[in-house]
Amino acid sequence: MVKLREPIPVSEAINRVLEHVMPLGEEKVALEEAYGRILSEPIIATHHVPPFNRSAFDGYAIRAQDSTHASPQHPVSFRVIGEIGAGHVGDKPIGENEAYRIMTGALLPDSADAIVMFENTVETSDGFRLMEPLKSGDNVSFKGEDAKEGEVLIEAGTKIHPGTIALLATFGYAEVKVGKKPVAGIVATGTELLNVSDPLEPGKIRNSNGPMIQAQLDRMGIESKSYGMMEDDLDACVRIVERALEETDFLITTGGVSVGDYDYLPAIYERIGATVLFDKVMMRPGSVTTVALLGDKLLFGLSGNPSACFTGFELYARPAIQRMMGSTELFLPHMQATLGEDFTKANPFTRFIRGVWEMTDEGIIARLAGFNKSNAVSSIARGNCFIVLPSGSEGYTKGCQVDILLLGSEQGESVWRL
Ligand SMILES: Nc1nc2c(c(=O)[nH]1)N[C@H]1C(S)=C(S)[C@@H](COP(=O)(O)OP(=O)(O)OC[C@H]3O[C@@H](n4cnc5c(N)ncnc54)[C@H](O)[C@@H]3O)O[C@H]1N2
Ligand code: MOO
Ligand SMILES: [Mg+2]
Repeated sequence: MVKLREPIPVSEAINRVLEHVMPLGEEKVALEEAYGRILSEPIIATHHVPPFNRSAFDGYAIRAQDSTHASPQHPVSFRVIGEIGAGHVGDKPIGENEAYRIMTGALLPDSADAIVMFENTVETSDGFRLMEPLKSGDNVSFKGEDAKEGEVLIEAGTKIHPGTIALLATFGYAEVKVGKKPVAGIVATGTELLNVSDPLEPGKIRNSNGPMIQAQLDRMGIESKSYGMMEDDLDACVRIVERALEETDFLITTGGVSVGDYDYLPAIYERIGATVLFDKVMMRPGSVTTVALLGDKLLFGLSGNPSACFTGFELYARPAIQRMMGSTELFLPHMQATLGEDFTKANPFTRFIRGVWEMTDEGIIARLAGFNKSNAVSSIARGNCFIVLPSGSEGYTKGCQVDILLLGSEQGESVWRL
């Protein structure tokens, strides 16, 4: 007789996982290695940005007060006393109706307080004429206008992206303190599995979950070790799982978590003495997703069905990995969309449907990404989001407002629409 499993809500399952996850600590990496890592200290401005008043345009630095009476009828003449390229410093203060030629980014010379663009002047033998008045500060990029010394600009726990790299470089961080990254172990289970390069045989399929999980980890910047594919043989499976746990920080398996004769994961957890945190979740696909704990190492027992496997990773492994790395942003970003088609299947459990969202004239529309059963692989490839349909409904109709969880950032648009 199969033991009945007690399903728990998704939010509770996530909490049960996160209760057992701690950040792995911090390390220093070179700035060039920091992309994609999690900051473990805030970025605090060590100086004003910009660090000095500078010209925002190529033109002339003047005293605005000298231009007060300039007009097309009564242009005011200025005499140029020198030139300042970016990186250079003007050595004399400018006097009445004097100007420096100055380039974008160059330090403003003493007593200059405005820049006039070349285009707004008429050249003369010793300088230029100006046809309109300037105000003090015109076309100047002010010291500290972007960031003030001492300001906290980015909090610890934030993922480093190219903009963050620019900021770190601005403040001279040749090295950055970031969260340590875990190493993941991956094991695909199933006697039916073939390697990617094997020809198909009756009753067999290629292992798509293993490479998919590796890519899901890659997308998060996480290194993984693959322990290949295990035949459904309990002793052999136990040995591989024990070895993988010794060599990695957490383990992801796929397949073998349900109640079939060869679904050995429950027996493996028992043999190695792991505590099962849950083995049934009120979600579709992936209701049999199981997470267990041995010491401080998590074992994510993802379903063998590809859509369920993919979903289990994003819902449970992802936030745990984010926390291990010290991130404070554990979950997939979400937003609201209008359901673009009916989904009339009853919803005993919350559904995470592989969907495609796009911005249209009617707002954000989310449609199904195609064949949407738990065993689907095609819709994972086409989807760019999960459409979340909470349980307890007889289905959802086109036009409903739904939550969607956004996946990755690989997708783009084929046409510029703005
Ligand atoms: N009597 C019951 N049977 C099943 C239940 C249940 O509650 N009672 N749950 C069903 C649901 S829902 C799911 S989901 C699956 C979960 O199965 P397992 O996690 O035990 O996975 P397997 O049985 O090993 O495989 C399921 C399916 O996925 C294919 N698979 C497995 N590994 C891979 C891989 N690496 N790449 C691609 N495809 C893979 C496998 O061949 C099977 O077709 O159980 C239901 N049954
Ligand atoms: O766990 Mo299964 O994927 O619910 O369909
Ligand atoms: Mg099974």
